[in-house]
Amino acid sequence: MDAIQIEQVSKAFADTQAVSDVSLTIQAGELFGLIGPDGAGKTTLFKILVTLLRPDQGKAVVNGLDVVRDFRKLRPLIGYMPGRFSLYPDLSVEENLSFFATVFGTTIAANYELIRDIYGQLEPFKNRRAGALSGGMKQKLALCCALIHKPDVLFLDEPTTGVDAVSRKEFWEMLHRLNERGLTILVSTPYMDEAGQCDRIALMQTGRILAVDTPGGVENLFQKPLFAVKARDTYRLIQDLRAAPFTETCYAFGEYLHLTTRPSVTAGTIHGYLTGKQHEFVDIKPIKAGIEDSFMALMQDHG
Ligand SMILES: Nc1ncnc2c1ncn2[C@@H]1O[C@H](COP(=O)(O)OP(=O)(O)OP(=O)(O)O)[C@@H](O)[C@H]1O
Repeated sequence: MDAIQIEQVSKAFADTQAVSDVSLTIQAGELFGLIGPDGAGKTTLFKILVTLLRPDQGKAVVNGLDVVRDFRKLRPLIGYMPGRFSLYPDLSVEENLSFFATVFGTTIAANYELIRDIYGQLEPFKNRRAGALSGGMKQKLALCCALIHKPDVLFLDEPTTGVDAVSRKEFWEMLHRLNERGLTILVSTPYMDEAGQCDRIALMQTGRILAVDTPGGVENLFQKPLFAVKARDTYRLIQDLRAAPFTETCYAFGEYLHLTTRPSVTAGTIHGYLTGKQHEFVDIKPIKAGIEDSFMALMQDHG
């Protein structure tokens, strides 16, 4: 069964086309990631799906209900964690959760089972003002608030932005546990390393979907020779590689540069070229493309 069907949805703000002719289907039970840089249109698409914005064109159906026509029936069936924290900073942890439960006509006790794992970590601080929590704890509380009415579909807009690495890891573990219980989850992130946690991902840029596939499928879209290259003088290395006759693209990826070349170029060719330019400590290895490499290539193809 499809949990979310998006058909040719567009939305503009004055001259900015935030979402442009997006079509996408997400199956019930999927953990689906919407990956894209700031300004790609992720938040706008989320707001349309959670009935907070009307699309200019197209149609979206969540859990069998039209997001425009059936918004009242749909709202109790979905959970939404907006990008910026939706908590009331002057209310305590427990008061925030009770508030969200009451809005949906339920109680913390009625659905405690679903949030037990997550809320258990917050309970020692239940009387603390939400505004005084750490980023990771705010994020857990916001997730509890989005879950407290037991939704069928959960929308999480950049839930890990600005959260430390340990909390990010824990957060993804929580999402997997919720997903195993049958919850459909649509999560957006600007972090490519989180894409691999999802069943399928859509890559989004300037309002358009560039690709939809499993993380492995997205990696396999990259078909060109790819090398990781390092040398003592990185600044000169990037300049020389970008000027090389065999180079297609060259980007910095951590301590290495990722170099895409014309077909049939070997590590030996690159090495010869770089030693000819007096580079020292040259290290070149052919590598398999990651999601970020595929995304960069797709972004370049789409100008
Ligand atoms: N209410 C608005 N009024 C005017 N422009 C808007 C509005 N909301 C979004 N935009 C513009 O639409 C585009 C898409 O924004 P959106 O917030 O959907 O992207 P995003 O992928 O969620 O990125 P971010 O992480 O920066 O929020 C951006 O160019 C943004 O400036």
